[in-house]
Amino acid sequence: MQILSEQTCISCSSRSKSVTDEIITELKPQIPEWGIIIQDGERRLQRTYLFSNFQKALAFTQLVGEAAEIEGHHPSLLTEWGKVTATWWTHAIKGLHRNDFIMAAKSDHIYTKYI
Ligand SMILES: C[C@H](O)[C@H](O)[C@H]1CNC2=NC(N)=NC(=O)C2=N1
Repeated sequence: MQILSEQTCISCSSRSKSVTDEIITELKPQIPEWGIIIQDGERRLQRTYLFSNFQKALAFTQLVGEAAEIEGHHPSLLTEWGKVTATWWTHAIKGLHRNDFIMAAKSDHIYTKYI
């Protein structure tokens, strides 16, 4: 099995392919806490992470932001007291690409390892 959190994103354009339902079924077990939501008519991955205070939520936000800059793939991050809601999707295709699953897995890795 290829470990998603160890993979890197590829650059996307409007011609990039969305993940198929079959691929989603294959990848989803590696990011079990993530839901697939529909927002603005697009499929997106979303998870809320919990923390014991605002400072830890902010530190997590910063680390996920740094990972996003490294990969050139960027999330929506809503930082609140005790929680961060992360949403990943691919703007270029208005939906889900394999990159989003990779970044969701990297976000989970940051949460378990560094916070
Ligand atoms: C030019 C640059 O690579 C693109 O605009 C990138 C930046 N970050 C991105 N992030 C996300 N989530 N989706 C994109 O399509 C995207 N495109």
